[in-house]
Amino acid sequence: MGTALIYDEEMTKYKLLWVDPACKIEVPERLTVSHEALVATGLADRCVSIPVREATEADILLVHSEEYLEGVKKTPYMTLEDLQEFTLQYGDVYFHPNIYHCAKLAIGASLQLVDAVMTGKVRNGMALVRPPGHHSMRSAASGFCVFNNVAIAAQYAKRQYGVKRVLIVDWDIHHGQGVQYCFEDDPSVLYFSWHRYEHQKFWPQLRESDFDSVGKEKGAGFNINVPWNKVKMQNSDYLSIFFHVLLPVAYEFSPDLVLVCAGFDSAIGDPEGEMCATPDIFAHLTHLLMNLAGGKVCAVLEGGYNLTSLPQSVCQTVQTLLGDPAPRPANLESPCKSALESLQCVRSAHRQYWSCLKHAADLPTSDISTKRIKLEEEGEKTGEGEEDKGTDEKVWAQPPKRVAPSIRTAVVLPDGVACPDQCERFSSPGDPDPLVVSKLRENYLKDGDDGNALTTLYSLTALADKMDRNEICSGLVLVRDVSMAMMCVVQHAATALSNRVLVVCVGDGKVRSDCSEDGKTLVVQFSSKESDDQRSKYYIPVCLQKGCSDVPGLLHSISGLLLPLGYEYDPGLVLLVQMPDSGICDSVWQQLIGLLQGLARGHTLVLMREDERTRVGPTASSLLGNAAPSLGQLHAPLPEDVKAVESLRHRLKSDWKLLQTTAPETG
Ligand SMILES: NCCCNCCCCCS
Ligand SMILES: [Zn+2]
Repeated sequence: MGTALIYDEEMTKYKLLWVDPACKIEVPERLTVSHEALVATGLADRCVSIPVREATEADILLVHSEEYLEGVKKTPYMTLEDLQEFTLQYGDVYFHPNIYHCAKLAIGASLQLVDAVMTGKVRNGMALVRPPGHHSMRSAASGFCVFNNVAIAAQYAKRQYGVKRVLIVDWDIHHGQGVQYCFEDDPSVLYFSWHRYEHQKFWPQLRESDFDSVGKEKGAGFNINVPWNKVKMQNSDYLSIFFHVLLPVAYEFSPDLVLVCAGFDSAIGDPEGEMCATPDIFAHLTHLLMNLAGGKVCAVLEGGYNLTSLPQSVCQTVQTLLGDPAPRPANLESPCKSALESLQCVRSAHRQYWSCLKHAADLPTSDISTKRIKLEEEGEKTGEGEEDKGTDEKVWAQPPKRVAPSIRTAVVLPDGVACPDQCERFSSPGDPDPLVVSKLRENYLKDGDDGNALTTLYSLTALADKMDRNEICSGLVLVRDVSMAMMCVVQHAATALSNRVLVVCVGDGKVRSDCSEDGKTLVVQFSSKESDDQRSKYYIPVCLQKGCSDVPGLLHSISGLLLPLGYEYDPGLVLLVQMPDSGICDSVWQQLIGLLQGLARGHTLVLMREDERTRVGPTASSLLGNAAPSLGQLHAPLPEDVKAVESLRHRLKSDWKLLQTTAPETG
């Protein structure tokens, strides 16, 4: 299934008609440069183009009041003075004779996207709209927003399609207070937002944007605010929040639909955000959401005011929705102290609502909430002034080209096993290289002349070479001896390949130690066996009480341990090994494959024992980029497993910075 793109140039036909420094950044060019970039890169042509429609009054009244709607309905007939008068009652927003029409199209675009995804016409999609929506409230416009596009889309999905649980991810750099107010007592909508806050100094300067606003009454726990109290946040700060807050909670919530308030003022160069995250980070943020809700992800444009990073970020998002591998998450640094403080505060505030956060640490001693300025005490509104920011123009590298290899998934299967649709059977090219053959024979083949095993091993190394050269994206190989084949690839990678290899081992089984000393290989093994082995920072055994059959435990350790490790290690190849009798169920196996494809430009090489024939189909489906089926609502991971992950993170965080979930102790 494809990716929808919804855009109509009519939404460029309104603009600021008077002088207002607070609103001058919200210009029609935001939409034109974004759409033009999608066309110029060829991405628009790869999408399913779906027309906008005009929202009905019933759609608007799903969220807004009659009196507010009545007021806005009059604006097309207002004089310039009346428009300015009407605007004065709201903050940081402007009206225009055509903005009501465009606001109805922005809602309509969002609803068309929900229709296309919920009816299965497409898998996911993006709506390029203006005016944005996430600041608008039931009876008020705010922050360039007239109607709350995404809030209306959520209510519409529930009413029209009986959707039970909606996850709204708001990665815009401003707090979508309008969305928070709309759903704060509603447990069927989980609203997640990070936003520039600076201890309430940054617009909209609301006390309720802080981490301790967790939702009300039945909605307690279903509102997650992550305040950024400093600017210049980087990719690693954003990813840490996904790994240690959003993903674990999202998997526990198990949404039927994911809506993204896709604002790109959180990207480098934006005058509002003043952050340093690069546009390619949105490829990863999008990818990490794409295995939720069976892949039903609807991204709706919110903010984004730098006309260079905005189109780049939009293209990164759409290219990932289309299924292209993400660029490598190169040289991630440690999250900064302020980000770790916020991370610790959010996890602490939500500890009582989410079992995956049960063992989260207490609030930091230097509790940042005491730094929250008391507006009335200090009497001044020290929000950032309207004067132009220092013109320290930011520069950043063009996002790397993301070329999808001509062959997406190659397979090496025993003769009796059919090649799955859209996969290509792979066999070693030409005659085996005698040198490699002798090495394989002496190292791996016990019983001398096992021709079959030799051919398979040779194909395996040849396949790894093709992936290394980006000629093939991913691979699946069935072998007789999984451990031996794993060692073979690791040895081959260590010598022949130019890249680090992340080995993910699912299930019990001996992994020889010599494969992870030099840093060329990082091995993470999930098993039921306690391993006191602390041999090196490059071998990480994760023990689960009930082994890999325990869905919540395995998922918790994937998002809280494996992903941070994998992103920090940034391998060129991921070797995913399913040991015999691992007990892992297909749906978690598919989630694991899906999530790991965010690494190594999607170069995931899967090894399974040759009798696992029933798993070939589901494995191939995930390697091809199809979304994993939803896991359904998860019960709590075992407390021992949650504690084990916490203690592993604590032990390893000096070596692996993305494992940190708390601010370093001051003192
Ligand atoms: N320096 C301009 C102040 C603008 N404040 C409102 C921002 C609304 C963003 C919507 S994503
Ligand atoms: Zn914004």
